[in-house]
Amino acid sequence: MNMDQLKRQAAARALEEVRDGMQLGLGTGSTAKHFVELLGERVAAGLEVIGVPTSEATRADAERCGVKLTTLDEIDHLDLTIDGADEIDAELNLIKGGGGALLREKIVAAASDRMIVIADDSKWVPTLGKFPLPVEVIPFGLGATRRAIEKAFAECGVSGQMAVRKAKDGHVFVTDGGHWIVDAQLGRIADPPGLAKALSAIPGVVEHGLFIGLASSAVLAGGDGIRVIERRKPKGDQE
Ligand SMILES: O=C(CO)[C@H](O)[C@H](O)COP(=O)(O)O
Repeated sequence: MNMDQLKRQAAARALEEVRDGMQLGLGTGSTAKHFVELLGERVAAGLEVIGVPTSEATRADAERCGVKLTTLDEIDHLDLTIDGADEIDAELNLIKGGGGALLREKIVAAASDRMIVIADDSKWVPTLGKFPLPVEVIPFGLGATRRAIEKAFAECGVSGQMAVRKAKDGHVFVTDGGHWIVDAQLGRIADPPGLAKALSAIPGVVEHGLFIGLASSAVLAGGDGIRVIERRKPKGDQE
């Protein structure tokens, strides 16, 4: 089975958790896209749900698949968010943002009672950090923000090259919110909650790709089948 088939399997397993009437957060990326497509098939067969997309790309996919959409201004909470991840550790801390949608993804995950992360099992890691950590920044004052980020890294015992993300056409990648992303090659993040806190305190940082205490469970599809890992601590508990 290839990686794309594994992603679709994880998406299909998460779909089993969806019930009639649910308000859903819809993630971004190739795995989340499988989920939206499979959800669309269930909607065509009569399932009643409404979704909040985490990116303009997911909005377009959901519309194409016939999934009804709303916003977090129109509803007051989400029952369940299903989203992919770039790395997942045993505490269900995540690195997200490979697709550049981390800001909306975090807003949606935080507004959701539960978040299920879906992935092929290559995303399961002993320690976060091999995948470059995305940090979404305001373009104004980028030099100062980068220096503050470097200082936060040093205080948290990590270091590595930083690069402003480029789109395929070579221009700076601009997020749905109009911001830029700095990708940091840290290799190993020993204390993800500590680093998350330090980055959140920097004025020019809009958001970062460390998702701490947000995922309720992870559905990992691999050659040996599907594994579901449940979070041991309640949502939002970062200790
Ligand atoms: O965080 C994300 C987008 O911002 C994605 O969920 C993450 O990059 C995983 O993507 P894929 O499912 O394509 O591997």
